[in-house]
Amino acid sequence: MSGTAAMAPPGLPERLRDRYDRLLASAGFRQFAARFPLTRPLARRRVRALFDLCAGFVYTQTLLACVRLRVFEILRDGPQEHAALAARLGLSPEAAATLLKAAEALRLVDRRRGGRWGLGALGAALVDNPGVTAMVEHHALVYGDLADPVALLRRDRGGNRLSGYWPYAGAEAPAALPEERVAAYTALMAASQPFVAAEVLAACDFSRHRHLLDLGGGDGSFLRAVAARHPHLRLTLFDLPAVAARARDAFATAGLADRAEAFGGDFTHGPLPLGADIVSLVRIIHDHDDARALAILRAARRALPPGGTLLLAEPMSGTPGAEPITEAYFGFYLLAMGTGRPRRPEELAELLRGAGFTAPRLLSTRTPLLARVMVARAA
Ligand SMILES: C[S@@+](CC[C@H](N)C(=O)[O-])C[C@H]1O[C@@H](n2cnc3c(N)ncnc32)[C@H](O)[C@@H]1O
Repeated sequence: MSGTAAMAPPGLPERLRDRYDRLLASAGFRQFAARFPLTRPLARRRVRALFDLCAGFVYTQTLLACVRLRVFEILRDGPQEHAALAARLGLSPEAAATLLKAAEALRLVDRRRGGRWGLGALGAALVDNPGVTAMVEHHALVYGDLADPVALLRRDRGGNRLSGYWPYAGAEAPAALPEERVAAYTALMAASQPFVAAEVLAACDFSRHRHLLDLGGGDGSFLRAVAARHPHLRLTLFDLPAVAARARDAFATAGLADRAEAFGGDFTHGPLPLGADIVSLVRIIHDHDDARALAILRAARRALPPGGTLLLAEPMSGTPGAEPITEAYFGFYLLAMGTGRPRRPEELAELLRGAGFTAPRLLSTRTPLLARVMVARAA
C-alpha cells in the first residue's frame, strides 16, 4: 500500500495489538502458554483451530465420499450393521471403518448400540436435500480451480473451470448462449433455490404488491415458490433466452401459464418487460463487476415506476458470524468464476443510489449466511 508516510502514528490500542501479535508469533511464548494452566485451554483451542484449517480438505472429501456412496440415503431407513453397510457401500469392512469413523467425528453419522451405524446430526440434515448434495458434487469443480491458490490469485481473472461452468460471466454476448451451456448451472441453481426462497419469503411482504418481475430468475424456481404463497401476484421472469425457455416450460407444467410469463434477453442491454411494481434480483449482483452491476440496476430502475420496489437477495460481505463463508468462500469462488465479488451492504446501497433508487435498507433474515435481503425504492 502506498502513502504510509502520511499515516498518523499508531495509537495505544494498536501498539498493544502489535505487541500481542509479536508475543503469539514467538515459539517460546506458545510453549509457555501450552504449559501454564490458565492459558492452556486457550492454547489448545488455537491449536485445534489451526489444525482444522490444515485438515479442512480432508473433512470436505469425507463428506464427498459419503454423498457419492449415498451413505445418508442408505441410513435414512434406519441404522445398519457395520458389515451389511460396508457391503452396500461397496467397500471392504476396513475401508468402511475408515470412512465411517471420519464421518462420525464430523457428526455426519453416529455410532449406535450393537455396532450399528445411524445418521448423525449433520448427516440427517442432508437426507432429501438435493440442494446441498448438488453443491457438494459441484465443489469438486471449485476445488480443482483452487488446487493452486497462489496461481489463481496471480492470473488474470477468467479461464478457469468455474468460468466455463458459468459461461455468462464475462461473455460478450451472453444472450446467444445455447441450451447446453446453461443447463448445468440452471439445474444447480434450481436445486439450491428453496433455501433462498424460504429466506426471502420470510423477510419480505409480497402481499402489498401486485406484479413481481424476477431478473435472472433461472428456471423460475423462485417465482414458483412465491406463486404458491401469494396467489394474487402476477409474475414475470427475465433471463437469457435459453434459460427463459426452461422457465416457460416449468410454468406451464406447474399450471401457472395464466399468471406467469418468461422473457429472454440480456438484462444489461435489452429493454425489460414493464408493468411490475416490484423487481427482484436473487443471487445476481455478486456475479458481476461494478460497471455491469450498475447497468443491471439501472435497467431494473427503468422497468419500475417511481415508488416501485427493488429487492436484492444474496450473501453479503461483512455478515456477522458468517465471515469465513462470505469473505473466504465467496471471495475465492467468485475470483475463480472470473467476475463479481461479494459486497458489503453499504457498497450495495451505494450502487443502488447510483442507479436511481432511494432508502436502501436491509430486511432481517433468519439465516443471513445463505442470503441477506435489501430493499430500495425507485426515485
Ligand atoms: C447465479 S444465477 C441465479 C439464478 C436465480 N436467480 C437463483 O437465485 O436461483 C444467475 C442468473 O442470471 C442469469 N443471467 C446472467 N447474465 C445474464 C444477462 N446478461 N441477462 C439475463 N440474465 C442473465 C443467468 O442465466 C442465471 O440464471
